[in-house]
Amino acid sequence: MQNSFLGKRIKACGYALKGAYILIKTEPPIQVQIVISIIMVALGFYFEITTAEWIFQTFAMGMVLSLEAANTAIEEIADFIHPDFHHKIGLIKDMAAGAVFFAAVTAVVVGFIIYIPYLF
Ligand SMILES: Nc1ncnc2c1ncn2[C@@H]1O[C@H](COP(=O)(O)OP(=O)(O)OP(=O)(O)O)[C@@H](O)[C@H]1O
Repeated sequence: MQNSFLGKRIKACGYALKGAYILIKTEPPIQVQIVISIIMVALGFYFEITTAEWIFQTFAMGMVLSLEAANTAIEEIADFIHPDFHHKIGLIKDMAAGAVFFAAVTAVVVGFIIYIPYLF
């Protein structure tokens, strides 16, 4: 079982859960995203948004959280392979942050499209 296909997949899920736990416990940007996600879920229940709107909102929240996590991992790799200042490390970190920015802007647009009709 330990080295079977299923055993390896279960182990991989364990490592992924450990990673998610570390991110939630130690990374302020992830904590902020989780608080925002909780607020968005509460708003979804408050305004009784449709199933389709729940799907888009859930995707938007998942996308931002996932990219924030990947950005954190990239920052960790960058600091590990080159702890000193280097313009290439700065460029790599800025690009990774840019990926989060794209996702965040998309999520904000999705949020406006969903909630503006409920507000006005
Ligand atoms: N080693 C480095 N060499 C060059 N520029 C760096 C270096 N480390 C950070 N920077 C610059 O500073 C910015 C912030 O980097 P930092 O690692 O502090 O990330 P952060 O956005 O503050 O994330 P966090 O708060 O999660 O640590 C980078 O986007 C980059 O422009």
